[in-house]
Amino acid sequence: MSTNVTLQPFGALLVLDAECRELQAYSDNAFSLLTPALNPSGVASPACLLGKRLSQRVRLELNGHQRLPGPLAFTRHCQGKSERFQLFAYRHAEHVIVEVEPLNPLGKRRLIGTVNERLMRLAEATHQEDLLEMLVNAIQALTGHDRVSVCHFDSDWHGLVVAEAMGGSLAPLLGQRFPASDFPISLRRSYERQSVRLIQDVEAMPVPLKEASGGYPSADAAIRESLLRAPASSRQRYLQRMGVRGSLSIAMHGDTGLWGIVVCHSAAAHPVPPAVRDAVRTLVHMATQRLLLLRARQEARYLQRVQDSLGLAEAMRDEPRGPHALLAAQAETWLALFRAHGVMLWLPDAVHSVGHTPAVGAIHQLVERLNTAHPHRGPWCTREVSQDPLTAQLDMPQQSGVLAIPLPMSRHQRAWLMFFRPEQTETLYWAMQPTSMLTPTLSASDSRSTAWQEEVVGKSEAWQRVERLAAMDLGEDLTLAIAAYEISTLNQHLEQERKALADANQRLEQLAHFDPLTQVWNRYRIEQAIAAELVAAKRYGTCFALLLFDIDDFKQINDTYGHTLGDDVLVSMARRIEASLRGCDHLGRWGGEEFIVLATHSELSAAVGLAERLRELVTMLNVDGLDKTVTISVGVAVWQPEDSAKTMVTRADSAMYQAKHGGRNRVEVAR
Ligand SMILES: Nc1nc2c(ncn2[C@@H]2O[C@H](COP(=O)(O)OP(=O)(O)OP(=O)(O)O)[C@@H](O)[C@H]2O)c(=O)[nH]1
Repeated sequence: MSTNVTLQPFGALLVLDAECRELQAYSDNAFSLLTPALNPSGVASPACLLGKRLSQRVRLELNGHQRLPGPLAFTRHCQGKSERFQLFAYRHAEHVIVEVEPLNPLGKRRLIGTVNERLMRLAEATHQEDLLEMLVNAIQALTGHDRVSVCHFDSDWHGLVVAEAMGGSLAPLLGQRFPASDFPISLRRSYERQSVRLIQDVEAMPVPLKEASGGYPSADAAIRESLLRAPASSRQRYLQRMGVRGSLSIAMHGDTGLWGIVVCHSAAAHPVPPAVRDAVRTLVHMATQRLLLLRARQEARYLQRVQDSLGLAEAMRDEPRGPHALLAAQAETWLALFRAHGVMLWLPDAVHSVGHTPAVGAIHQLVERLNTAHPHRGPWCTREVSQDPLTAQLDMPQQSGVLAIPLPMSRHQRAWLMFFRPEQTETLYWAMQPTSMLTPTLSASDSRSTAWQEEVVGKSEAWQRVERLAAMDLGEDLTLAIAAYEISTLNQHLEQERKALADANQRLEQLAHFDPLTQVWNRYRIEQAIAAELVAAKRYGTCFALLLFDIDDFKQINDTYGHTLGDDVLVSMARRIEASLRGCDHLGRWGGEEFIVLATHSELSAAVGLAERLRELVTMLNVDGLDKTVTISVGVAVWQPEDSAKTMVTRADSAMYQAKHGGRNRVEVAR
């Protein structure tokens, strides 16, 4: 009894039980291919189709394994002729699937040599374009298909033909696109299970799968991975529509999924011997590895360039620059690296931008929306500002693409680095009509006369994964740089404040202890000194004296020469007296034109001597604009054990008044 499953006729397929003892189903051509002499209606066992020894070997080699380690070759002798076959077996659920293909006499040794040479060349390729070019040429030389193309998928699963080798009558496809609908998910999944799909002849009559006596209910699933499965009728029609009869395709698996497919097409039926097919698979596998390596290197170089562009981690520590200066210095490099026409640094308290950027109002709105809708640390981007829900309502003329990177400034605040790209109108050539196309135009004059042409507007160039990664790196460095700058600014402020505080303290000290006019000690300070001296005198009996003096007829000086000159007299006198004192004696202004000299370690005679010396000194004062002699009257009080500051000053004051009454310009000693 036949199942609904059909197979391609270029080989035979057997379905065995898990023990490989029982034949459950077989392709209708299995008997004619393997045992032309045997009547299929006879006993149906693996041994009668494969021979006892071979079926035993399959059973032994598959024992405990999912699939055979490699194909088994064997020879069949029939009616005086001998024919070579290749067998491959693998498990599926409770069954074992055996695929048998005839081996044509192609010199395997020559093939290995050719393949090795091509492999070496692929391994040396340094550019993606060269690599793919070598790959399609190598495959075309091996299989002889009319057209060998590499179709690369974009992020929307549209395919673009990026390399091609032509050898026959089919039309070239290089540069054309295939819509994502041509690669439905089921098709992509099947490439994940089985990376090679061979259709030797689309027109070939498919061979039915027949149930053996035991019956076999789940044939569909079992042959899903089989090389021999017949193409679905939709696939058949698709290939026919492209004028293709023979097809071989091999998946190129990238690190994040299907990178692309190598597609070999021929206008006529095109058998591909198993050895050639395996060689092609090896070449594609090798080229894919090389491709990934080249791309990884390219991405690493790009990331390094972005890192270098900032390179400020170190520089920053020596000479931190503010966000504005940073952007001004780096913008040109960044715009080139990110192929953008505007860059903006949005900080909570300022916005810095270079190039074509939206108005600040629109950016504030965008930042607000991003902060709500995009709380993660990763970058956010769009290449279609007018269509993206976050930007559609914002006034952002000149922009089609935005890449925004959050910069964590603190736990609750983020800054944003944003790059802007303009619209990039692009003409896409579709090999098949894409379902997304709104206004297809069939361009008859074009050499790709069968291609559908689509004008893409309103979109910017796409933001590549590596660009988004690089932007993240940049964002991290920038966050560091801004933080370093803020810290250095804060330190500067702190230093300035510390200095201002020290100055203020010094001023305060000056005000608290010094007379602002004469710069000698003020009354408060001299009182402190007298008090300290009294303590010392009481404790150690060290004698000291107070000399209280007052300028004679000072009112007259003021009245005659004016207050300013009066001030000059006070200042000159104070300086002169202070300069003449011992280091341990102190001069202070007691009030108005009265001064006190605190003479430490002084007995009466020394104190009187000092008073006389000062009195004389004052008479020698020369003050500009004053044409009379300045004199002072001095009252001297020498410490007595019962003295307080008050009594000493009072006594000195009395003595001074005595001197005034005695005719001025004299020294009197207090009793
Ligand atoms: N220019 C100036 N004058 C001052 C200052 N402090 C006090 N005076 C003046 O000093 C004068 C003191 O005058 P009086 O107390 O009458 O004493 P006198 O004129 O010096 O006379 P005798 O002390 O009796 O010799 C007053 O006119 C005050 O205004 C000051 O800082 N600058």
